[in-house]
Amino acid sequence: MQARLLATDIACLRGERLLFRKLGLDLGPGDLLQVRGPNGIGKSSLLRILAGLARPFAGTIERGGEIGLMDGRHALDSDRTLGDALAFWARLDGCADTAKPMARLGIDTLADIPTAYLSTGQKQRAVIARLLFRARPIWLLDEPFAGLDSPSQTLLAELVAEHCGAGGLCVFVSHQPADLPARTLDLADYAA
Ligand SMILES: Nc1ncnc2c1ncn2[C@@H]1O[C@H](COP(=O)(O)OP(=O)(O)OP(=O)(O)O)[C@@H](O)[C@H]1O
Repeated sequence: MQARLLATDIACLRGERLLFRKLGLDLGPGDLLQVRGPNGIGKSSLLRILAGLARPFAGTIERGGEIGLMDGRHALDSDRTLGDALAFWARLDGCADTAKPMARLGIDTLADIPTAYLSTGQKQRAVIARLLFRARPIWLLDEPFAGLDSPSQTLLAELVAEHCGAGGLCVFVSHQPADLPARTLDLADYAA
């Protein structure tokens, strides 16, 4: 996996407000970056810009590799069972076998449960399982540890370490310290 994410002189405007400016990133295979900063500083906005879902007010982004985005929107069809909802994603992702990722996340026993009945942490684990459906070099994770119990947090940290060990890169937003050897970017340093 050859991951690359290059952001140059990024500025972010939300509504009428310039949130941050002159932000640069140069990440490659194995790089792991935690984005921190107070509520409302623009962390989620930065991830959406890096993902290509929002346009920067200024600056450029170059991406080498497909993006795996986890942004708190579960997008699990509430009319389906978890197994069916994940099978739908698997078809989109070209993943032939969902059993292994589901077992890794401990959600294989929940396949027959309607997604509407799942707990917050169970839904979160389903979203993480989807990250494993397809090798996507660039992981962008917004508060990925939120709502997870302690063993699931440990597992997620392992998955991120494996991803980076395999040549992927990961940018994650988290208020809490993560048990990962991540560099830190404090968005307050770029506040406009
Ligand atoms: N589409 C939008 N239009 C206008 N303003 C927006 C939009 N989306 C976000 N904002 C504003 O931009 C600011 C930054 O929001 P963002 O969600 O990026 O912050 P954050 O650092 O991730 O916050 P938190 O720690 O609370 O999750 C907030 O003031 C928010 O209200």
